[in-house]
Amino acid sequence: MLGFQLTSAHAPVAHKAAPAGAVPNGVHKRTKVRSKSKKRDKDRAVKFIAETQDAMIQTGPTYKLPGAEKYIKSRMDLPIYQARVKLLLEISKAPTVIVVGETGSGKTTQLSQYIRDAGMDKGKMIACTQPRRVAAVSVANRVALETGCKIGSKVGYTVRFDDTTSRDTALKYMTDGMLLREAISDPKLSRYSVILLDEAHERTLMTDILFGVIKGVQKLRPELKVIIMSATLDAAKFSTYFDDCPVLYVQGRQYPVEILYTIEPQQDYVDSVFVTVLQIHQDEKPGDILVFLTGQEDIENVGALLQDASEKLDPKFGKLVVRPIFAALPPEQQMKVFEPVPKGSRKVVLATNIAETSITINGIRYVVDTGLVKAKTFNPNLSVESLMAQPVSQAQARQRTGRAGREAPGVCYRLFSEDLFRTLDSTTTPEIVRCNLASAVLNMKAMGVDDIIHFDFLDKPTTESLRAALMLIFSLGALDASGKLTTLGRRMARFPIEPQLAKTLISAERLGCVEEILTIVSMLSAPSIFFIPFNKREEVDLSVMKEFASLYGDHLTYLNVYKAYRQNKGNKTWCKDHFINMKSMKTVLDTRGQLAELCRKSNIEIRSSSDTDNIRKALVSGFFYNIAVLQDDGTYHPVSNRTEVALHPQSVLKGQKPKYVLYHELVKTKRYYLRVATVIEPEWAAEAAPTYFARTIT
Ligand SMILES: Nc1ncnc2c1ncn2[C@@H]1O[C@H](COP(=O)(O)OP(=O)(O)OP(=O)(O)O)[C@@H](O)[C@H]1O
Repeated sequence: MLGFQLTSAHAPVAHKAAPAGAVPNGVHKRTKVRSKSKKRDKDRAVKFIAETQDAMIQTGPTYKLPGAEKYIKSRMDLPIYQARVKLLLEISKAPTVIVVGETGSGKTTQLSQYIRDAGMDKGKMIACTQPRRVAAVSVANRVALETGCKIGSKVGYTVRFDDTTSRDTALKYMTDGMLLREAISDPKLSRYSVILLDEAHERTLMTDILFGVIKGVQKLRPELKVIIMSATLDAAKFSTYFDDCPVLYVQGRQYPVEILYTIEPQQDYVDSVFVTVLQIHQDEKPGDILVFLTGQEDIENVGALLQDASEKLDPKFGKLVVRPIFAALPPEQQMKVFEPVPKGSRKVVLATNIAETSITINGIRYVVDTGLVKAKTFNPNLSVESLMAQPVSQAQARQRTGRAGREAPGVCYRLFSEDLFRTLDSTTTPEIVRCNLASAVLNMKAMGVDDIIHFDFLDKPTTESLRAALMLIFSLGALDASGKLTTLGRRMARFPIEPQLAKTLISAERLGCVEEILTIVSMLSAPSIFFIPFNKREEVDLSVMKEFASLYGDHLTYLNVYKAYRQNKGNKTWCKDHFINMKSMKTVLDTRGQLAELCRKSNIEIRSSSDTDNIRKALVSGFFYNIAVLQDDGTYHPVSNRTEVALHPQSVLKGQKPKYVLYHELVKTKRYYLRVATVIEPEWAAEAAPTYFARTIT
């Protein structure tokens, strides 16, 4: 059989190497912590750790656990190991420190262990936050292995709707959002002695709010240690914000990563990815490939192309095994990227920026970076969120490069030119200045932050977006006229879901339909319910229309899907035949169980009603902001603004075009779409929010 040939439509992608030192650290060095890793030192240190206790680091407790020994050597090979004593000394001297170290140097997995082994945890928990759940879970698993314990005992993780920690847990990896939620019930974060805020450069909304909240907690508890970590942050800016705290640099990376740029700009990045992956597969040494793309659609496209090409390849090259990872993929499927593939084949992980920071995927030697990311932006005036592809920042590109070189030397193929790299923003625009802040503002109010406008933000959000968030939660009844949290607002903040969903759930009690709303809310919170193979989109649409569609719209269609799933006891064949994603449904069941538990704790009576009016009225009580009216020209206008919008192509209402619809969200892709829509009566809106509609509908 002939080897795969690149056709003229698939011209080879030419790359050139970056000159040495092309990726500078870019930050001013204040405290240098040098690392060396010499075999002699290592052997001596292994002996030393096994037999004695370091005066600074009482390494005994974790290193001696059965199973932990086999990781001792690899842990000691990490650049951070040589720096540990100096780091701990500096940390012991200052309430807050910033640790900057190359990707893969060992910050996330090691520093929390050193702190614990040195007894600096003082019997309380150590938290290490991550912006993404996949990172929190995978890093906790790794640290559990290194310390020879089961996940959930000494080491655990807490992410939304999944908490593996126990009374024994001393090292807790968690998403930034979960630590923020804990601050609502425990404003002094009194269970923790040390908090590590990892990947601070990502500037997620939750991490940014944590910065201010934790600064506030340190005023009440000066003994609380805070460590800000990243490979690529603007250290000077962070240091100034944290009262001129010291910046510690861990030098060195374990393995080199060669960076290659394309000579020419690439017109079609999907094609360039396809060609580059095949070039690597046919020309380079064994090793898995990690590709950064913008979203599910790209990933499915490239995945299908590569699968197809793999079938046609000369068998001497071995198969390509494609593993996707993106946010809407259920967590268990995301975790498949970490699994090994059959011997002789090569794994190609197709990822969004979800795999950009913190994680180590075994076997990755090559990174292919399109230089693009889909980023959310929120327009507070239109209340519309858009998700558009845009160039990454230099910091993001470096993080992507850093996913290689973790277990062996690597190569990063940047599908853009070096000149273009130089024009990229050096850091990522913080989410707080481009996102919907409603949930964050409600949480901050629940934490007792009354004056949101004057909160100590690292970067201040715009006044319009703060005002829009405050207006929304005020209209929902969560704030009183003086801006204080009401009893309803306090109840809403107990639920880790958007304020509109929380209000819907609480209103459902009065309407006797909490069972149904619990289901709908859980379905809306889960990643895509339908597993839609690339070439079967139309077929799925038809099957959904026929079997589950409700005349009232998408929310009630979701309810029908859930009921049918339960009736069929989640049967595998039934799910497959109906394109239902089993893993997503499992997530729905878990989420539903946890929300039901929170309802019980909040004394919300869980009753069932078959009255679809009541279910839709409950939705209106939370989503009256999201109502759109059909216009004579066949388009819709949301009542909160006059933008021209359309029902989403996947809505069951798209052929029906009812006069008034409520929608879950307004998204902008190629145009403005109403996603997840339901038919409503206009008088319900006026009943649910008389003040708002007295002003809005004229
Ligand atoms: N799951 C894993 N399997 C194999 N090796 C791992 C795993 N997790 C971590 N490592 C090893 O530990 C090293 C340090 O990882 P760690 O996440 O602590 O680094 P880091 O400095 O926090 O990196 P980053 O800035 O990229 O988050 C990796 O480079 C890798 O060699």
